[in-house]
Amino acid sequence: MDRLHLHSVVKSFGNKKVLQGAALELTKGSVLGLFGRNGSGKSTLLQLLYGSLKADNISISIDDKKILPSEIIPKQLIGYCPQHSFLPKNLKVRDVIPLFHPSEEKQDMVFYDSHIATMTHKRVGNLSLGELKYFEVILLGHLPHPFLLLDEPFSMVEPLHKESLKHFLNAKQEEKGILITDHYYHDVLSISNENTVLKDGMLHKVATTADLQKFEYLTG
Ligand SMILES: Nc1ncnc2c1ncn2[C@@H]1O[C@H](COP(=O)(O)OP(=O)(O)OP(=O)(O)O)[C@@H](O)[C@H]1O
Repeated sequence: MDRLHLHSVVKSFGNKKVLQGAALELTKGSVLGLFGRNGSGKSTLLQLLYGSLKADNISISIDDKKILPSEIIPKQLIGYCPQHSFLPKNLKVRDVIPLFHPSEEKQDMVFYDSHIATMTHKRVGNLSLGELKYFEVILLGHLPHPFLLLDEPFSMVEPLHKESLKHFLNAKQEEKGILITDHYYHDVLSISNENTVLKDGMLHKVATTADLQKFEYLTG
């Protein structure tokens, strides 16, 4: 599965129109940076695409085959790392890994990641916010989904671990299409090869920081 096409995304909360026909393409081998101001609808868009939130209207196809949002999770088409933690707080890191990865080979890849190896004895609830985010991204990144959505993967992650995450995502893009949204825009731009900005409910392709200024995400 190489190419995901999302279009005609419409979503309102009450009278507030958040998405008004947004469209994007996510392709294997690429990292797509998604930008937009606070409240512009980025997290909403990811939840609609993942199928955990119901859209007013949405059209998804993978390799030109139409997909229903309700098929995304059961068919394991998309991995999604939400903004807020989703792991059970009372379990130790070493006990969470096998829940996500039945194969010993994959378990070892996560377990022996140099940063995760130092936290395997800790309970999830006792991890720092940066440790937790790092663990979640590596844990989900090793799953076999052909597409991966990351909502603020760099949030609270210290610079050394952030560089490791970027190397990891660069390597993973060979086998996946990866979408990243994060206000650490320098970090996103350093690994993305395509970028888009969400403004007034629509997505607009951007290439440079000047474009991000044009769409009023950055000041000029
Ligand atoms: N369940 C909900 N009920 C009502 N309004 C909601 C709900 N979820 C989101 N919204 C509203 O939709 C808008 C978009 O929210 P969203 O979280 O998608 O923005 P965002 O671009 O991810 O913002 P940020 O950069 O701050 O994370 C906001 O105005 C938010 O208040």
